[in-house]
This record gives sequence, structure tokens and C-alpha cells, in this order.
Amino acid sequence: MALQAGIVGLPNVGKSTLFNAVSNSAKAQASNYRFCTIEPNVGLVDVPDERLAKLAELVQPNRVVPTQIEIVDIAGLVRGASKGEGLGNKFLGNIREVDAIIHVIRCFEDENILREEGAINPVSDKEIIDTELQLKDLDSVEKKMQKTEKNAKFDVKAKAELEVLQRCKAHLEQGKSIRSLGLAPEERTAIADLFLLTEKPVLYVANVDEPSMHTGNKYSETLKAAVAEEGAEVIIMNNSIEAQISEMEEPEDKALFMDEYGMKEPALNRLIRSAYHLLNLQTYFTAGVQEVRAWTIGQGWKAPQAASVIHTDFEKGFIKAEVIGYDDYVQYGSESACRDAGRLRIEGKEYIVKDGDVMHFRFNV
Ligand SMILES: Nc1ncnc2c1ncn2[C@@H]1O[C@H](COP(=O)(O)OP(=O)(O)OP(=O)(O)O)[C@@H](O)[C@H]1O
Ligand SMILES: [Mg+2]
Repeated sequence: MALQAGIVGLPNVGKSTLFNAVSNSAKAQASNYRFCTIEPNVGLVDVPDERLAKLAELVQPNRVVPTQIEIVDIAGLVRGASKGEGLGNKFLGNIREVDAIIHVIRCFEDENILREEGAINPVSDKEIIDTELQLKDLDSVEKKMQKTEKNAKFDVKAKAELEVLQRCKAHLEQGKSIRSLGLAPEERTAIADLFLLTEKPVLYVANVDEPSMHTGNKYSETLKAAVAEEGAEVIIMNNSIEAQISEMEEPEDKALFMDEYGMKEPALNRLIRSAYHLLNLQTYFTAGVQEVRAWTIGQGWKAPQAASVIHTDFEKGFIKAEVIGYDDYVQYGSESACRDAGRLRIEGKEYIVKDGDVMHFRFNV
């Protein structure tokens, strides 16, 4: 499944630095020049979850396996990207493939780090990117309108689609993103095939200087005010510090370093958790002596579908699921104690799995 969040922003704002901090696999080149990144780098990222650690502490398994999401480091976009500036079309295509967007915005001053857009200005930086994405979407919407218009004369379905497309067009022309249009699920099917860039959920990273990493600064404040209306989240962090933390191999070194900066955990953990929620994902656990493991599913998934992420046979041969709520598991301390206390439920095919459920599937093949 591995849903993807793509890191987007102007050139040289700290995207690759962030990617290197989150990604435990491939390292992207991060340097002080524009278009340092051309091909997107993809990395698998463990989703930090305190509940997994807690379950592991109770069960003492041989292995602990977190769940993962994919993060993609995309090349910097520039003004005019929707018209092909700076290899714009190619980079925009990379964004089309992701499920959610992490928009990195420069909120630090540093004369040595090149910048083409004049004085630091997070709000106008955000607008430059938004505008390019909106223009690209407008292009897609208009193209589909042309095709739909003919059929709309005699086909009711095409007529309804055309109405949705017209609303999208008007919205984009006002400089707004599709995600704020509030389309009903059945209306969204009219544009589903377009994979519109501004329909994807977004969160912002305010990449601040070191002294502001806990509190934010005037730049991150203006950014927060500007996105408040969208209801989007702004995560304040210093991408360079995060990258330095993740480069350290020894846990003791990490702890010392974070202590020095007054950090309880890397700010990245917050970012990854937020991205995970933005992707509408949730977690259930399996807990046995061999392995305590977190599994990713979508919200609203039923038990057999949830079982399928372990193995497709689990879904095909699904009989029932034994379920213990996370809080119960922690309160009673073990599966058998939960069973004795009557806190282990037997659920069938229609059960909708809840975030944090500890599951055991019974199946036959
Ligand atoms: N918070 C920060 N404070 C100071 N310098 C930073 C900060 N974050 C990143 N940098 C520096 O900014 C420069 C650009 O970073 P990076 O290569 O990550 O940018 P990018 O957005 O990936 O650029 P491109 O679009 O060219 O790929 C690097 O030299 C990096 O060390
Ligand atoms: Mg880069």
C-alpha cells in the first residue's frame, strides 16, 4: 500500500535536508544551489508511535516492527513552473503521484543560502507555489471541460460532471485550491481521474533558524496566520538540526544532542505523525512473543480488509477477529488478563477496526 507524502516548496528552502532527516534509507543531496534535486528521491519512514513501545514493554517480544510511510523529495518549483519554467512540468508531474503534500517554507534568515525571491517572505512563497499548482489544475480542468461539453448536451451524467468542473474552474480562477471547495464525495468522482494537485491534503513545515526552533519566529507566525483559514497544520522545526540528529548513529549521542537543544523528541516525529493522519491512515497492532507490530490501514476499514495487509489469505479465509482495545491491553497488561476480565471481544466481518486495536485474526485457507 505504502501511501506517499511529497515534499514540495521553492528551491533551496530545505526540502532535501528534511528528506534526509526523515529517511532512513537513501540520502538525497542537499546543497546550497537551486535545482540541486532533479529526480525525486523516495524513502521509507518509520511512523513513531509510543503505543508500540508500550506494547513491546508489556509483551517483551523478539522483534518490534513499526509501520512505515513513503516520503518523496521533489525538486524545487519556481514561479512559472505551470508554464514549464525550471523543468516545471516534470516536477509538477511528480507531485501528481503523491497522496499528500508537505510544503516546506523558508522561515530562516541566512545570507549564505541563495534565494531568488528577495527578502524572506513565507506568505508570498506559499502563494507562489499555490498559484503554480492552481494554474496546472486549471489546465487539467479546462481540458476535461472541452471533452465533457459535447456530451453534456444529451447525457445527464456528463451534464452533472460539467457543472462540477465549472465550479472547480471558477474556484481556481479566484486563486483558491480545490481542497477548499468542499466537494461532496459523489461530486469528487467527476474530477477523480484528474489527480488535481490542489485537491491533495497539505501540511506546512516552517523551517526556522536555530534560536526559534521551539517558539517559532515572526516568519512562522505570519505563515500560521495565513493558513489558519485553511485549517492546515504548521509544524515549526529546524530542518538542519533534525538532519544532524538523524545522522547520529548512537542513541546516547542523539539523546545528549537533543538534551542540549532542550528537545524531548525530534520534531520530525510530530511531522511524520501529522503526515500519517493527513493521509487518513490509522494503526492497529498485533502482539505476540515473536513480534509486536504496527500495521497501517485506512479509516473505516472492516476487519477482513485490515487483515489483508498482513496477508491476502487472512482476508480470503477470514473467520473472525479477537480484538482488545489498546487502553484495555495496557490496563490489564496481557492478552490472557484481558480475556479473563472479559475485555477480549470476538468480532466478525462487519467490524470496523479502531485506531489502536490489538488484533488477532482467525482464518482458514
Ligand atoms: N533551518 C535552516 N537554517 C539554515 N540553513 C538551512 C536550514 N535548512 C536548510 N538549510 C540549508 O539550506 C540549503 C538548501 O537546503 P536543501 O538542499 O535541503 O534545499 P532544497 O529545498 O532541497 O533545494 P532544491 O530545491 O535545490 O533541491 C542547504 O545548504 C541546507 O543546509
Ligand atoms: Mg533538494
